[in-house]
Amino acid sequence: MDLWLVGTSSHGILTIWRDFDSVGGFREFEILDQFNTVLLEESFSILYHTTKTQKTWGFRSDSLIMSKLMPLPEDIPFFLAPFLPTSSSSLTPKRPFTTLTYAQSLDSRIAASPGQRTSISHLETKTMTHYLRSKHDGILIGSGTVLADDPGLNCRYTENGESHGIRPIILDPSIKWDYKGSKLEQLVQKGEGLPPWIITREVGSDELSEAALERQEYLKKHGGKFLHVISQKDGTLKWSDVLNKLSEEGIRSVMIEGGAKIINDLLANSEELVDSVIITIGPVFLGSQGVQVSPSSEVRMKDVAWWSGIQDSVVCGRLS
Ligand SMILES: NC(=O)C1=CN([C@@H]2O[C@H](COP(=O)(O)OP(=O)(O)OC[C@H]3O[C@@H](n4cnc5c(N)ncnc54)[C@H](O)[C@@H]3O)[C@@H](O)[C@H]2O)C=CC1
Ligand SMILES: Nc1nc(O)c(N)c(N[C@@H]2O[C@H](COP(=O)(O)O)[C@@H](O)[C@H]2O)n1
Repeated sequence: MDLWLVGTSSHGILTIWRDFDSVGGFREFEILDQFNTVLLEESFSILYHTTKTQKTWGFRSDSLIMSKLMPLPEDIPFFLAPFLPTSSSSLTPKRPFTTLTYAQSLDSRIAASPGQRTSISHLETKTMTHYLRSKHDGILIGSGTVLADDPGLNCRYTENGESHGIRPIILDPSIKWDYKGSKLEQLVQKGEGLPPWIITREVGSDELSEAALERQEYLKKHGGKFLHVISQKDGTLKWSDVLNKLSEEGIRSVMIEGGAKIINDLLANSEELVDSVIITIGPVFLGSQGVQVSPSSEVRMKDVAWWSGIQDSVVCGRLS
């Protein structure tokens, strides 16, 4: 068992610490993650146990803590408006309106190391991300991200008390990710998220592992859906095919959040598939071990606009 100490600072920042010794005493701590939260009282501490096999940190489902958002800065909707889908732009028959959006460090890293969920955005820009989610039909990530982050992928931004259901879409050609026991499943069970769609290669069931078939069955039984796309010779899926499939399924706008492989591919070979790019930049250097966003060749943005907030800056643009 790993032992966890969870505490809050006076700024409403929830910090998760791990005790290296795992026998109590909390002699040495390592900050694992920080979340902006206003849900918790200022001074408290709880011990939390989790098994070593559970790769990500977590809370039991009955005490799942989601960070509460802060009020959206008043100028954000105006700033983002030119880069958001509109009712007329979202009905391109071949593909949805596509927004590429992620948070990066000053040295262009999106995680501190491969497979590590890393908080870069301030609560203010996290709130902006949920506002963005409220403007899209779907949110797409790769298998690397879902395995590393165990994300929620829901929309916690509400407008006039109305919540928005965004469809989580995971590009996972070999069905490596297990919905069972995930944070996403917990949110769906609580009525706070939609069951995910998984984009896979079109293969016969004899080509899938036993474990993959089980995961497929479980998700189908629990409201999820599998979208099959014919792969190229090298086994990868063409982005135009992926987006086309989403359009056929009624997704009129999608925000693609990452991870690095997906972002780098889309930046380098956008084939006019990306409508807007919205990048949050946090004032941190994550270092050379970090997961890097750097496309294989030069990419310039046009129609660029910048916004700066309490801690982060946001750059929006289109790909030239
Ligand atoms: N700071 C941020 O905003 C974000 C950070 N991240 C971080 O990024 C890291 C994960 O990045 P990566 O390892 O690069 O994983 P990834 O999320 O880009 O997934 C890569 C996987 O997606 C599938 N895939 C991608 N393109 C494909 C294609 N064209 N055809 C078929 N399959 C395809 C493959 O299974 C591939 O192995 C994590 O550490 C995560 O925390 C992820 C999203 C946002
Ligand atoms: N906007 C933003 N800021 C960060 O600092 C991040 N690490 C990410 N990561 C992305 O958000 C997903 C997690 O979403 P939930 O809060 O769990 O719904 C994660 O999977 C990345 O795609 N984004």
